[in-house]
Amino acid sequence: MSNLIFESVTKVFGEGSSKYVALENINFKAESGQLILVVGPSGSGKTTFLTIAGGLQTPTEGDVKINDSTIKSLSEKQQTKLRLEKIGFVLQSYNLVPFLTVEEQFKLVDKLKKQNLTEQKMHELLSDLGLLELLKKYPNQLSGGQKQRVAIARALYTDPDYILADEPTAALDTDRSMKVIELLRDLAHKRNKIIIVVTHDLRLKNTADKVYQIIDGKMQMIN
Ligand SMILES: Nc1ncnc2c1ncn2[C@@H]1O[C@H](COP(=O)(O)OP(=O)(O)OP(=O)(O)O)[C@@H](O)[C@H]1O
Repeated sequence: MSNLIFESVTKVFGEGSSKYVALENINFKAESGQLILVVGPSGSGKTTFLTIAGGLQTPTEGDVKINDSTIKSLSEKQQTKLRLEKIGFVLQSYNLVPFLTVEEQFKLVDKLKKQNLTEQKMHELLSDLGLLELLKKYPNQLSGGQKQRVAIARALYTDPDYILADEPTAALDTDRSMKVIELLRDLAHKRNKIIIVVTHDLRLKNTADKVYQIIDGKMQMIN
């Protein structure tokens, strides 16, 4: 059973007159098997929340715990290992390498990380995501929804416990958005992952196990 906990997390950028409180006293908890949505308007602090959850930024005050250990108490090396092995990021820009085929995108991850899915599990995942017939294609031959599914598959390739997704449906129409979010929900439920999706897309609200809202850096559970 994995968990991710924010305890009174505040994030401040800048100092003096340019001081900006991006997150204020955030308390949050996610557990395995949950799809959690974090909604809020542009500039409310969603990306800041996600990057702190993934250990890419540190809080100014408060603690973030992953499986009950405080991220900041880990060494630099342990933090890097945690990010590489336990966390999969899905970014809005897909981050696909343009000159590599879908299949080669995974091989690139192979070079960077050690612990990967078995071939059989990978085949299952690609089949679930409808990607088997796209393995030889390049990113510019894929639709937005297909690119998003490749980015999700790549994030899952190392079998992380946590998937952190930033606006994964931003470029998609309602139908495709629903498919991507249902897929993430299935992954959370069937593979027992913690999946956190930040979005301004309120169409997705009813699909999640829990919904939090951030407004002006303040977070509350709304569903
Ligand atoms: N490195 C930084 N330095 C200074 N201010 C920052 C920094 N990163 C974010 N901010 C500010 O913090 C606020 C929250 O930004 P954040 O990117 O988390 O919002 P968001 O909800 O993800 O917005 P969007 O939906 O537009 O991506 C914004 O006002 C932003 O300008």
